Order: sequence, then C-alpha cells, then structure tokens
Amino acid sequence: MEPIVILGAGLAGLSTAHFLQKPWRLIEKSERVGGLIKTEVIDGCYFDPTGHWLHLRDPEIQELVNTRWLPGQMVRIQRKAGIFTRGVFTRFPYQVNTHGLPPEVVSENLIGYVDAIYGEKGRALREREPRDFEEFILRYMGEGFAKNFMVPYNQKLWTVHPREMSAAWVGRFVPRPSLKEVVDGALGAGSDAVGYNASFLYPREGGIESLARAMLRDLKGGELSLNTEPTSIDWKARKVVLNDGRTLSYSGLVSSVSLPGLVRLLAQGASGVPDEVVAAAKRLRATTVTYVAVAARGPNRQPWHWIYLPEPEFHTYRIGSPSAVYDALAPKDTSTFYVEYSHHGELSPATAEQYAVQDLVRSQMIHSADDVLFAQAREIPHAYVLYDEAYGPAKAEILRFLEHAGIQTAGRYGQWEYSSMEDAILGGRACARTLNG
Ligand SMILES: O=c1ccn([C@@H]2O[C@H](COP(=O)(O)OP(=O)(O)O[C@H]3O[C@@H]([C@H](O)CO)[C@H](O)[C@H]3O)[C@@H](O)[C@H]2O)c(=O)[nH]1
Repeated sequence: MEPIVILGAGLAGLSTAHFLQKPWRLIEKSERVGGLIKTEVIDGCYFDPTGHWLHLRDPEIQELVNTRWLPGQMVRIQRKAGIFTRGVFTRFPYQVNTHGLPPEVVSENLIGYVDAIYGEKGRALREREPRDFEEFILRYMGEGFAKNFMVPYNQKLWTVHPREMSAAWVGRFVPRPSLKEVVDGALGAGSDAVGYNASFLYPREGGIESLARAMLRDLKGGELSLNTEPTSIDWKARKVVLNDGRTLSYSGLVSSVSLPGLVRLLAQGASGVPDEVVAAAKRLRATTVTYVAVAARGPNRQPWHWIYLPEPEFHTYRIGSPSAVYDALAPKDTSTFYVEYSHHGELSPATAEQYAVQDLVRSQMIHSADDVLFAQAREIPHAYVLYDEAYGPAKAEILRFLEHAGIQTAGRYGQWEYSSMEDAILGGRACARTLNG
C-alpha cells in the first residue's frame, strides 16, 4: 500500500505521523524538524520564534507531553504578563486590571463598560451578533476599553483596524470581562488567573524545540526526509513531486504547508486546480512579523514575561522576555527579549533592530542602549492570518476543493487559522484519525 505523505514536520506534521496507524512519509524542507518551534541559540541565549508557551487542555495531549514525549521535563510557570501604557505597567489582561492607570482612564473604561453591557447606548449591539471585531470590542468591553487599549493594540498587531476584521477568531483568546472582574480590576483586586494562558508549560532544557525533537524520537512506522520540498502535486494521480527529483505516490495526503502554498503546488501539478480556487488563495492575507532577539547586560529590570504596548509611539506591539520566564534560557546576569513588529511589505532588519533597542529603553525593560549585547532581527513571513472580509468565503472555496481532491490540512498555516501549539497537535491527530478509518 502507498504511504500517507505528510508535508511539513512542524507540530501538526509530527502529530499526524504519531497518530497514524499506516505507513507514512514526512517531508520537511528545512534541515531539522519543528517548523515555527525551532529554538535558536545565540551566545548561550535561547530564543523561540517569539513566545511559544505551551498551554494544554486536551487530556490525551497532556498525557503524551508529560509522560511520553517529555516525562518529568516540563516546568509549570505562572504567567506574569503586563501592559505598558500611559507610562505605567498594569497587569494582563488590560480589561480586568486597570488599577494604577490615571483616574480619568479608569473612569472612561468603567463608564464605557457599563454603558455597553447595561446602558441604552449599548442596546443595539447587544441585540445582534457583532459584524466585525470593532463591534465585538464595543459590545463586550465598551468605548473606553476600545479607545484606550483594544483598538490601538489590535491595529498594531493585525496591521488593519478592527473594523476591517471579523471576530471569528477570538474564541478563548480574548477575555470578555464580567462586571465584577472589571470593578475588582479597577480597585486593584483583580485575579491573575484570567485567560487561556494563566499558567503554561515549558521544557526544562533546550527551548520549545525540545518538544518537536521528543516527538520525532518517539515516531515509528515511517520515514522522514529533511531538506526536501514538494514542487508540485498531481491530485488525480495521487503523486507528489519533490525537489530532489523523486516522485512519491500516496494513498493519503496531509499538508501543513500554508494554504496558499498548497494551492500553488496543486496548480503546478498535472491535474491543476480551478481558476476560482487559485483566485481564492490569492485573497488570503496574513501579517508578517519581524521579531528582534535581544540580549542585554544585567538581570531583568522588570518581572514581566511579556508586555503589550498599545501606544503608537512604540513601534512594537509586544515585548517578551525568555530570561524573565525561565532563567535557564540566558546566561547569568543577562536578560533577553524578543521585540515584535507586525507589518505588510518590507521592514528591514536594520530598522527593526534600531526600533527594538529604542522600544526596550523607552518601555523601561532595559536601562540603556549601552547595555545591549546584540540585537538580531528574524522574520516570520506568515504570522497572524487575517480574518478580513475575504477570509471566510476564500477559505471555504479552497477547502471544498481540497475535500474533492482528497487532501487534508492541519496546523496554523495548513488550516490558515489563529490557533495554538496544542491546536496544531490536535489538528494532526484529527487528520490521522480520519485516515486510520
Ligand atoms: O490585555 C490584553 C491583551 C491582549 N488582548 C487580546 O488578546 C488577544 C490574544 O493575545 P495573546 O494571548 O498575546 O495572543 P498570541 O496568540 O499572540 O499569544 C501567543 O503569544 C504568547 C504570549 O502572549 C506572548 O509571548 C501566548 O502564550 C501565545 O499563545 C490579542 O489579539 C488581543 O486582542 C486582550 O484582550 N487584553
């Protein structure tokens, strides 16, 4: 029997191979597995491609991670995340921790919230589904939270105004506060347990890539090809052509390469794809994130694992600190940071590195530019999938075709969605279960 071919050895591809009960071939273009959880070590400092903190809900995945893949090797960490705005730090999430902000800002947030949830002003939005993400913010948080945090922060993160996006992605990721949470937060009695990542797991050694390596070590029943890329897929003949000249026949195909990338591969294959599917793939958009890996002399000045910066005078939307999360990620007396920039089009590494140093100093995360040991920019070409007007219909068009072609997709970019590491593992499991029959 022909094997199941899996494209991409990130978490979704590794998970597909793990759960398959049939022979598989895993094809990975890079020199090692892990996809976007490959950890880079620079002068003894460990950097993941921005924050990759593991939060798990599914009992089977928890069991696999903690007892099979990385037994006794995960540390549990209580989140310490903050917001830097109006010159002060408050705790994450903003909407339930406004204590410490200037009184007029707290007041605007509270009054806006009460109007939205109970007042006449919020009635129209309460009586129907939000049409876009801005309406979602106004419906569940009100005008003050929208103006003082949610709109400016999200505009920086997504590169478009929240009114240009739907709220289809928010799920568990954006907390919708209760009146008690908002009031307690304004009085300084907010809880630290709010949100999907109030605590998270992280490997004791080797950065988040340790998880991918552990999954690989545990794989059976197939073969991995590194430094290998598909160049076309003939879906009718069920064949994948590879850049090393080989052609693989498959009995099933699971792709975790980006959805537009998959459509391009199919379009280059002998069976082609309908024009409307190619057109749909061109309508899918994502932000590019450039993150700057920075090391600075001296221990962390701030306790924050990461901070959100809504104000436009900062170029970055968020700064994270691996050394603050887990001190084994940096040499003693060194603090490390990833400073994130979302963009469309080019942002040169030199410009991003310059912004990063400025943003770190101005946000009080480091004392002075003179303390910086290195600042190195890296780019994630597709980082956040844009849930704009085109998203739903374009993705549906492509998925209809893939179903017809008998191709399954998994992972954040394979599924073209906003999702977590656990979702990638679950996506792989779902594909494998379907193929196992
Ligand atoms: O105070 C706030 C801050 C943000 N939001 C909204 O929450 C959305 C999700 O934010 P976040 O959890 O930071 O999203 P992301 O998918 O980028 O998170 C990954 O990064 C780490 C960590 O956040 C940083 O390293 C996290 O563990 C990962 O899953 C955001 O879009 C805001 O709209 C809010 O409501 N209140």
